[in-house]
Amino acid sequence: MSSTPALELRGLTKNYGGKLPALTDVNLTIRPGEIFALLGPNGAGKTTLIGSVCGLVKKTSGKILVFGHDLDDDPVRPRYEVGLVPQEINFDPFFSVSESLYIQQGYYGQKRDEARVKEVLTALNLQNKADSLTRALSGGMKRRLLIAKALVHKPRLVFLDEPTAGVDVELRRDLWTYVRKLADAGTTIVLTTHYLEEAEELADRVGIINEGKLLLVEEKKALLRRLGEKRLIVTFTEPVTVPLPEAVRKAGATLSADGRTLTYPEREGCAPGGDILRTLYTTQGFPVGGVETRHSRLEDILIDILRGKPTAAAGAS
Ligand SMILES: Nc1ncnc2c1ncn2[C@@H]1O[C@H](COP(=O)(O)OP(=O)(O)OP(=O)(O)O)[C@@H](O)[C@H]1O
Repeated sequence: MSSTPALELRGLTKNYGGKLPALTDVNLTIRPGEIFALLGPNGAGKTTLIGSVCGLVKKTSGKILVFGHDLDDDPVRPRYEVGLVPQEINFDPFFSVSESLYIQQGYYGQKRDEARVKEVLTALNLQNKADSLTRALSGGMKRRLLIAKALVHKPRLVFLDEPTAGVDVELRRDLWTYVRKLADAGTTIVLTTHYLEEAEELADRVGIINEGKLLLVEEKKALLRRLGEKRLIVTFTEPVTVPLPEAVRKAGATLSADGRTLTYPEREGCAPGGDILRTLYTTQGFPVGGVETRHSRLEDILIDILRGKPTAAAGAS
């Protein structure tokens, strides 16, 4: 596989004219073949970033390179390599499913390719709907058609902007399987989602954006290892009324207000949870009833970062 980045953003800035720019000096390199999840709250700038690459938003300044081609030199051809599954469903209701895909092929400078349309419809389980009008599709089918439209011209870089918003659990799982298949076949995927389980499931790397600034870019596994926390939760059979043993308190454990639960965040370099438990078992007044460990998830990490908790960040790149 080529080592040319699928996408490079250098100092990308977009100002719609509001108080804050929608994007400020975003530098980001997307590797070919990876699944990259771009995460951030509403209004963070995700759709603006995607729109700038796809030609829907006119950037204010900075450079965008698609597979090494600068969009300032040629704003059209490099974009033939890009597919977009937009957030909002937008079909002409008077075309059939297959007609809408032929139109899409033409839009990307390709000849009508019936075999490809059939292939994409089959992959997305829409083969029986080829002649139906798009307005007659169910919500889930419309979502699948959006993906078919984005893929029919065989793009090498695909943006999925909230691809599973409003779809049921089963379809969501099907779409995840399909996205993984696409990535395995070499397609580069940039995904935005508010559904963090989706990013946790699919992404190789994660970028976190807020108020138009890219705060962090990191391998998902490394991020979960670095900032993820293992928490030991100890429940007591009756409320604890004595103070915590000093060693336990100093290690960072806290007792709930009702005295029934102790929480210990087990971070790297801190006392192992086993030591804390042993102390509790051997100290009077701590009737341990149950013990469980919980691992923090991408969701917890994102919330911490957005709240400005220090991350010793790997930095944005
Ligand atoms: N066409 C526009 N004109 C003016 N301001 C806009 C326009 N589109 C977006 N914005 C503003 O730019 C900022 C970034 O919006 P954007 O849609 O890129 O965020 P987002 O991260 O995709 O949000 P969401 O998760 O809600 O889709 C917001 O403050 C938004 O109000």
